[in-house]
Amino acid sequence: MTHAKEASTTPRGTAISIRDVGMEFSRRGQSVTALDGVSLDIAAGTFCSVLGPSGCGKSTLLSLISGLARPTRGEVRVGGRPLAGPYHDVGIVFQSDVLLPWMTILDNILLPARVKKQDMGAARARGLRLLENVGLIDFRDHYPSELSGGMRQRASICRALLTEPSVLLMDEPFGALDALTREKMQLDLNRIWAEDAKTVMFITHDIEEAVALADQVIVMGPRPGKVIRRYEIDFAQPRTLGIRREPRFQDIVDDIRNVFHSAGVL
Ligand SMILES: Nc1ncnc2c1ncn2[C@@H]1O[C@H](COP(=O)(O)OP(=O)(O)OP(=O)(O)O)[C@@H](O)[C@H]1O
Repeated sequence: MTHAKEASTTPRGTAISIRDVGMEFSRRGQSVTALDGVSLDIAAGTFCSVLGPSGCGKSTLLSLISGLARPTRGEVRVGGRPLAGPYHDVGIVFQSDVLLPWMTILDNILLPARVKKQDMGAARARGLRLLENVGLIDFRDHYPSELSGGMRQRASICRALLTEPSVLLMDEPFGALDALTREKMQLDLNRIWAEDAKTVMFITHDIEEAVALADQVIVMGPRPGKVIRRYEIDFAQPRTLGIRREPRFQDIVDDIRNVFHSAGVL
């Protein structure tokens, strides 16, 4: 069985499909091509990491999948339908937590349900379950300023998952965390994801993190961003710390590093 290959097929139903997407921004008479002919598929319930140099359009790609922005060319489909705008069935986690400082952790987590006018009893039960799951149950009545960066990011993940979205978009969620906290968060995220397999798109600059978590790694080249390599990572899910010690894990990491080197990124 191959463990890393340039894959050409998607084995399961496709949750996110991007076809020949281009994105151009115009500002003060100047135009910037952020994405140029990006195509990729993410199978339902799988975890996709996206790696690429700064400015190659990773966040732009994520905003297109969220429906918050429209591509200047090409098509983005989520759940089989072409996106025409923002939709509810998605959770988003950014690098800095966007918790409201005047609300307790639990109230912050319940916010999406309140906004969507959902049954607050059921939402509260789910919120408490999520907090329990990430070890924050004893902090439910604390305010964000009373928590560490890692704890706040954990709370942000709970908030993104509260309404049970089928798609979770994560833009460098662990980028601001120290190395140890980051490793713990990776394991936590992998465990939470494995419990009810959302379709995840996870942006990171960290090659090892990308490989450790994902079923598929997309490598983008320098701006204008396009996909320059795709890997299927078939280590069993959920992942353990041990896979990083496996030679074939390092082989994949080295291969990606070489791809960046050839593209002039490293
Ligand atoms: N709203 C905007 N208006 C004008 N240009 C933009 C806008 N958003 C992004 N860009 C440009 O598009 C390009 C891609 O930006 P983007 O933030 O998607 O890259 P990125 O890969 O996420 O970068 P990083 O890794 O540094 O976060 C950059 O040149 C950026 O300046």
